[in-house]
Amino acid sequence: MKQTDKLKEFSAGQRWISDTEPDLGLGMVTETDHRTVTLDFSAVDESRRYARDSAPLTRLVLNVGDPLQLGEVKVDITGIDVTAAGTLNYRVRMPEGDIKPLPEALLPDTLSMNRPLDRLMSGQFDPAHWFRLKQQSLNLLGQAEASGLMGLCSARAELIPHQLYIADEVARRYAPRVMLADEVGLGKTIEAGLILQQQLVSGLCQRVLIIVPEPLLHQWLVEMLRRFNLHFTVLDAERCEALTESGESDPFSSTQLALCPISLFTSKPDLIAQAENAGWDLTIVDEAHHVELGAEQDADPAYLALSRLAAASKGLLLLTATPEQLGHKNHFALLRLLDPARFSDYETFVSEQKKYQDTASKISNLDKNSAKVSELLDQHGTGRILFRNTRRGLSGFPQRKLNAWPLSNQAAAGASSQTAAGADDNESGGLESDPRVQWLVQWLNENHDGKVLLICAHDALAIALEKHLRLRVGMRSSVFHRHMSLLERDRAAAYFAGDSDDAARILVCSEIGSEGRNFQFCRHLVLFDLPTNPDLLEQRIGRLDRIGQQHDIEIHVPYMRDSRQEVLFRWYHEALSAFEQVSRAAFRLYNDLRPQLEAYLDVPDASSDDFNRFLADAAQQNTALQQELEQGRDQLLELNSFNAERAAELVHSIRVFEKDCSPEPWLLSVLDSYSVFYEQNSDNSVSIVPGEDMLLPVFPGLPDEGFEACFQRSQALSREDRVFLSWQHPMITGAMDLVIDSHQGKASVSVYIEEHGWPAPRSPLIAQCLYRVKVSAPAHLQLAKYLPATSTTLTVALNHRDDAAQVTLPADFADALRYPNKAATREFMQEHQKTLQAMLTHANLQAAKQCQAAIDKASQRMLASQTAEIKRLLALKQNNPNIRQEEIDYLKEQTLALHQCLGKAEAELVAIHLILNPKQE
Ligand SMILES: Nc1ncnc2c1ncn2[C@@H]1O[C@H](COP(=O)(O)OP(=O)(O)OP(=O)(O)O)[C@@H](O)[C@H]1O
Repeated sequence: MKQTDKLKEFSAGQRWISDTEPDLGLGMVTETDHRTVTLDFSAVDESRRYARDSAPLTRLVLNVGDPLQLGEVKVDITGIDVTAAGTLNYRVRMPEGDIKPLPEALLPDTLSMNRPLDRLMSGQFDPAHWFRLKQQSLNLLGQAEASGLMGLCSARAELIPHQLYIADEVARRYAPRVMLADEVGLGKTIEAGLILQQQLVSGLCQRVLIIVPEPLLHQWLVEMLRRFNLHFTVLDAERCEALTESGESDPFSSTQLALCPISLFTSKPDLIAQAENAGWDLTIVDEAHHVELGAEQDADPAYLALSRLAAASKGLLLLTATPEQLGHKNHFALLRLLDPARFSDYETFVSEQKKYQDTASKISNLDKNSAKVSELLDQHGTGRILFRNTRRGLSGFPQRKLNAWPLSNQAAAGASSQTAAGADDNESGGLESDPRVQWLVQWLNENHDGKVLLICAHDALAIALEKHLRLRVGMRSSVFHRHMSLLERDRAAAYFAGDSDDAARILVCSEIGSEGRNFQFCRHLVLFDLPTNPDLLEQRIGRLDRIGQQHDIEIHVPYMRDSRQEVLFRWYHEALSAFEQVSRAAFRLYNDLRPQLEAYLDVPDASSDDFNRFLADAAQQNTALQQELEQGRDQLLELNSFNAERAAELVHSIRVFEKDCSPEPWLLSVLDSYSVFYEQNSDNSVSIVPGEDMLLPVFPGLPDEGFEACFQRSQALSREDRVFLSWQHPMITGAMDLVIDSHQGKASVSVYIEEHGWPAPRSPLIAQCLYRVKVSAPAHLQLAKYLPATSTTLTVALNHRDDAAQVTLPADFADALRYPNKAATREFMQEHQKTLQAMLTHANLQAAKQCQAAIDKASQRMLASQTAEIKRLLALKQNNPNIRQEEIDYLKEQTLALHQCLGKAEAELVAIHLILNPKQE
């Protein structure tokens, strides 16, 4: 008798049931503070801590008259008192007739109330459609769980093979610790979200911390919600202060899903210890390359904070498109965050890296899909922990076109270099005479198609330039720089993104202000100046060259002849070929040739023979280095990061799953059953609003004002205003729990009213019994992988020898059934109680056999798969130090625990539908 109203006044000793993990059994509140509540689930020896406001818990309140099994003894509840502490004291009648108090804390941890037969015999039965709804729900859930795809298929995102491959590969690991280093704009955020959702669904993680550069807080918050339906709580300095002021000593315990700027830990180092103790299952760090070792080893406060948090979290995902942006040593430092024991010594790491070539050449002679290749990849250096997809390895990306704009207004050259170098110069006067500005204004006036993103290095220049364009030239423009608040940045981005005539045509950005931002709706990029670090150039181009870019990208580089800018332009263009493609050797060459390049930058003479020779040499080295990387490290990385065949299989499985296992028809019948109002629109969308006579005060996942929703991924992507009812949407998961657990449909009765070919001539009764395999297992064991929701319906009647036997009902049998008169039905059942008992005993036996067969199969599958994985890891560990002992230990413990849980699994009667045929008497 779970109450549907969520009474959230927790106090110690109360009994609650987890809505998301009902298999935990009955929980008891052991601790509360004003933000969190902790419960013990003694049946499975687990405890859980929840944020009070969002705890997915339902209070168990039994009713007077309910029978209750206490060990061997059966008692009845005769009264309920509420104590001052907010707990319940039941009064129960013992078999001998005396009344005894029973505090709710003493209720059995495995209490299962509302047994179908009890309800049937006490006249609490429903029409048959409730039984069918339970049947359908369990079937569909079984099918969905068996697919193992519920976490991967639920995002509002295109099914992009390289993302799905990585997500699938990483998400099944226990406490994965990996670096996602796809090239800029290939969707690392989506990959991280897919991994996270899959781990949440499979129970491998619950508490998650995301750490991002401050300007990306909002973008992450929105992406997690919009794409994955995950509600993160932003914990920035302001919010933490507010929590502290309101008496909260530990801000991190107030939420299961926290999103923080990295600056929180550098500006308030005392929060690091609290975050360390918060028990994160997974920590995600975006733009991880920003941490720096600095001149002093380990001197950067951000790095120090991350090292501590990384060590305290079970899983860790580091996201960076340019892992080597701050040098090879920094790359090593990031790897050390993932596994400090494995990456303890830089020199050893460097010498190991040299072995890439060997492994790569061994692999190049083998079939890419062979087991041997997987083995070699598994064994090689950073194989299991570093994933990097490149545009080269994938297809379908737009071209990048370079438009060079050499400018030679000698008179203005001084002004321009002064502006570019003296970035603090806000004077529009300097800008007006800058030939690049003159070129820009003219170009904007002559080319009206599409939006323009302009990036320059410094904030002051960005501000002055935008002001100039807006005030002097009358251009609709917007600006983006480091000193703007998050809200201002989001407003600026929205003004630029708008497609009305009033929207900004050009957005002027400073370097760091735009990192990680999505501007793929724009195709023109003006590089007003050029950075010296090639990874920064790639970050800039990556704002537009992202998934979702529909056009070829036009890169415009205005530069003054014989200026520093020309030197840089030609270096990127002629030596590195870095504008029109991603240059994988760029950073290495930049490192190697930096002193010479800087000398040319100091005294720019782009036409000198010396400089031209330097470029030609560098170009040769670039080609050689690219080739070397392609045959060595990058080839291994790419092979490890993507397997086209496996990815295609995944995409195919998801498409088949979406077609065969759509929750749409099922959800619509649930909405009908609970009188939730909905209307199907001609474009396959559906409008859902709470109905006036809804059976529940609140329907799961449905806001008071209702919403427009769709079930198809394609529509969800084109209509962001519509809710995507995917398998992980709270309406789907909530409705599933509701139907399966609710008392409605546990007992249903129909009466047979027509001559319809009654299938059991001698029996006045037919019982449809719905069973499922019941097993209590903590979520992190991922039992569903081996034993998804398993149910079976047995339909029994008495045969001519008065033995119970299974019968088959004709497909349209439901048409011959009606809901009976209650009083007459009770009487009828009293008379036929013995018949019913005989039929149930038969059904129970059959169900036990069928369920046991399913359990045995699951055990075999589990043992075979777990031992194979343990063996694989043990063998790998011989050669590959990336295999952590704790992964192997976890697998062993998991296998034992799974074995024990499966040993206790049994058939449970979930619901019964009785069909009466008085004419048969
Ligand atoms: N599967 C997908 N379906 C739809 N859009 C996607 C998908 N993957 C990525 N995108 C979009 O492509 C853009 C780039 O994705 P994302 O921001 O995750 O890339 P990234 O690799 O993290 O980029 P950066 O290196 O700049 O941080 C985003 O606008 C994102 O919403």
